[in-house]
Amino acid sequence: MTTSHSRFLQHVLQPAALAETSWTLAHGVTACWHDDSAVELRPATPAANCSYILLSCGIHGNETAPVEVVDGILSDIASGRLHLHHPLLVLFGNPQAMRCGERYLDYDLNRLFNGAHQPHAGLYEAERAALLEQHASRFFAQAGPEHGKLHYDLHTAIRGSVYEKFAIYPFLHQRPHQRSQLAWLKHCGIEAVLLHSKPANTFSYYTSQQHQAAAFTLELGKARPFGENDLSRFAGIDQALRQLLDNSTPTLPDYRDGDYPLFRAKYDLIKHSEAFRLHLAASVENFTVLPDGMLIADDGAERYVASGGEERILFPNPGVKPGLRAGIVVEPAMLDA
Ligand SMILES: O=C(O)CCC(=O)N[C@@H](CCC(=O)O)C(=O)O
Ligand SMILES: [Zn+2]
Repeated sequence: MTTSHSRFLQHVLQPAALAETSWTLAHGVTACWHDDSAVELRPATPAANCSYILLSCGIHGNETAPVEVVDGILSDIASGRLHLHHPLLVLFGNPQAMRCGERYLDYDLNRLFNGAHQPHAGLYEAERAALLEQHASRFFAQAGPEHGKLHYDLHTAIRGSVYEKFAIYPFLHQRPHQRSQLAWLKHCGIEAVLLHSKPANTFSYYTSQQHQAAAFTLELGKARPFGENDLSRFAGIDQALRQLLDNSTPTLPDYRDGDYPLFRAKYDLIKHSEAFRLHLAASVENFTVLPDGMLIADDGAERYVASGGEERILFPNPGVKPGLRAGIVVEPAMLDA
């Protein structure tokens, strides 16, 4: 299946000198390229209680479907088919990796936020993380206390998944989980949510922690190259984002326990060395249950063994760089009271 890219995505993939970096779209929406992969759109008259909405995609360059979804939204705002009511910042995370169809060039970008880029200065993704943090900071600094701050970081996963579409709620420290956001995720077609239990160097943790945004990583299906995505499988997120942007989201009842399953991150499988061995076949899907006593992975003397029979595996990947997470063991969870 092929899709045509709008002038926004064309510019990201093949940047050319722009006659002007700011211009006016349909309905008086103003658009501004902050750089070749960051575009900010503002309605002519944002509502007093508008939300500042950050959409990021292409943080991993081979996860192309969300890039095409966001590009379609930008295109329809530009033509006037979609009426924008909120300030919107779109960040195309890793344009070089998008051009190569790779997850990253030098280092996984989604391990370099929250200042973690500093020791890696000089690497392409370290420069990107620093820049993306700056864009997010400038955008959210414009929001007043009366405004919402939302960040949806759109991804697709390497493996298939028991729950095709799921979300990751960054660790909130003392802040409560928002049932209204969990309800909106259900409206997007999200089938399960992982509640992180510790800080991370991901983009969604950064905006959640540094800017108190309602921030999520959304895993929306399987990663495929440009031209191979079946965008009908992304209709749920597409429609929900469009409703969010044009203020037509129906009233949604708050998330109730049991609406969909929640999981808590129990521990990470860390690849300490090249001796790391994962004892799961490549066909094992995300959220597969791990039988009690099963050897999940080992790394020299360290052995990761499943316990209890209710644990599940998420993002198993022995190919990560040493020192990084090679999978997450999760377990069923309930929301805090
Ligand atoms: O499929 C995989 O193994 C990775 C998919 C992916 O990119 N997931 C994100 C999750 C980020 C988070 O924990 O919030 C990542 O690994 O960066
Ligand atoms: Zn990703």
